[in-house]
Amino acid sequence: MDLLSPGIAGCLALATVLLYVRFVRRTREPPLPGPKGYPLIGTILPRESPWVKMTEYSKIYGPVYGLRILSTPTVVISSVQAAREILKGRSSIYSNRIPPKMAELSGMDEGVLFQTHTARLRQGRKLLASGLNPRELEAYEPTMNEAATRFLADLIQDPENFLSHIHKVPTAVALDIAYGYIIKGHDDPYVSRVGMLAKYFEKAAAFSIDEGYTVNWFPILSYLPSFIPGMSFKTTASKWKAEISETFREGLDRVRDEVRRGIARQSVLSRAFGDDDGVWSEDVLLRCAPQLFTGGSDTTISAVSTFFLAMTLYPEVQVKAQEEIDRVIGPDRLPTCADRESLLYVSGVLRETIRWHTPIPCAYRNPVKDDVYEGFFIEKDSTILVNFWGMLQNDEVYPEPDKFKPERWVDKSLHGDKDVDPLEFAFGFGRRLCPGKYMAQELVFTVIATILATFNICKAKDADENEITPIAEYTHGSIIGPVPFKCDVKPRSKQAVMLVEHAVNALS
Ligand code: HEM
Repeated sequence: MDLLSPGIAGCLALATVLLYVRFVRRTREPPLPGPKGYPLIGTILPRESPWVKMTEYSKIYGPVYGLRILSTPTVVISSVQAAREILKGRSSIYSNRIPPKMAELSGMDEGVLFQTHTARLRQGRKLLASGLNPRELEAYEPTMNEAATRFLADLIQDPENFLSHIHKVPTAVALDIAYGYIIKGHDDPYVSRVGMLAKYFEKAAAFSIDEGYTVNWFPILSYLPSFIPGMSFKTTASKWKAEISETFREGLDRVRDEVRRGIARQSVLSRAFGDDDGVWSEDVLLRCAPQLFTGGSDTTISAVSTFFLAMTLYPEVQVKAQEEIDRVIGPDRLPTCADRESLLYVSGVLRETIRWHTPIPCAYRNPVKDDVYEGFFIEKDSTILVNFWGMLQNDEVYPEPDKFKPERWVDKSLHGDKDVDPLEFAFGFGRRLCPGKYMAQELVFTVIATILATFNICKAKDADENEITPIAEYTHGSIIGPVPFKCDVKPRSKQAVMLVEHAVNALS
């Protein structure tokens, strides 16, 4: 002991106390119950649709349980009430989302989705809200109606490629809200570029073994030199980063120029440029406005594709929805989202579309400090998996959850019920709640209502005239969507075709 200087001895004593405090804190409260897993690797969740297994575990271990994936302590929340209590009630702890390494390397952590700096996140979300709040959205109703009408026209021209036409719908609306940019024709180059960026975001954020990057699971790989085999993700990340910056910059500079020349359409950015200097940082404008299309594209496409699948598999639902539209709206105009209140059954179709195969079955957060939940310990920086799939497929709340049944929503008192209505929680909780929640609902409603008014969707037939029944099979990324399937999309009548043509002519 006499060999230790008082300084070193002091440091050791302090370290011992700190370790003790941490140890005592960690062991005083037990870890959450959950599957034991294997030594070192922990619990192996299936590569495909892990949320199904997560939901099965929740029946054994409860709505909040713990497991370890490799060395990462993980908490799975599968009930709406617990998610609200933790993510909203303790939002100062649970509002952080550490970016996946690939997203960070590609510079995608500077927008909203993977933002870790509180002040920047607040500014970015404020910027998005300036175009996406229900009141602001009213100004974009004509844009949504126009995108839906153009989609109907595409379906008349080329019904077989219905899945690829869907892509243009959210992009057209998002570009108008963010930049006041109106898509030029079918092959607008800016649209294909932003479509590509949305794909990059989706790929960089994926944690699945098949679709994601290994570096997301082993961030340490990012420190290895680029010449080592298997490091090609670094080149991909640099390429994406450059492409993202260039496309975002082009959008921002275009609006700035239009504002200077006094020809800018109303948009999130044109309004921001009108605010006093210093209100918005240039970087927030550059990086956050595009989250309108990077966040809004694949999610909306997924929901509309699910609607097509549901109509193919549940023809009786389509008949009932069409009867309602014929009765309430009649044959002389297309429905709009202003009709939502009076189209109760169609609103049920929207709710079931979001519930049956929700576009984001699982999201994640990372607590910024240690916490205790119902007597169990939750470690700082652990991964919190928000199991939306489990919440929306809960058979105690939704009997026969795998069935598409808009009848669940005929009882209007359930609309807006915070524990039951999917529109109340499938868009997330607390400070990281989806900023596009209202736009998504209004746009998806407008699209499905106008399709139901003018088209019949039914099973396609093979060469021998046998009906092809698609399987409800989904992709496995962080945003899921139906695996491409065939269906027959036909106008309901000549009058329906004329109605669409008339609506298209009124646009141009
Ligand atoms: C049916 C369509 C949609 C669904 C189901 C959906 C769902 C979600 C969910 C579950 C989250 C995570 C929330 C959380 O962590 O609590 C989220 C985040 C987000 N969504 Fe959506 N979304 C949809 C459409 C949109 C649209 C149209 C936009 C933009 C116009 C958008 C932009 C975003 C952004 C930027 C975030 C990140 C927010 C943050 O981290 O603070 N989403 N969305």
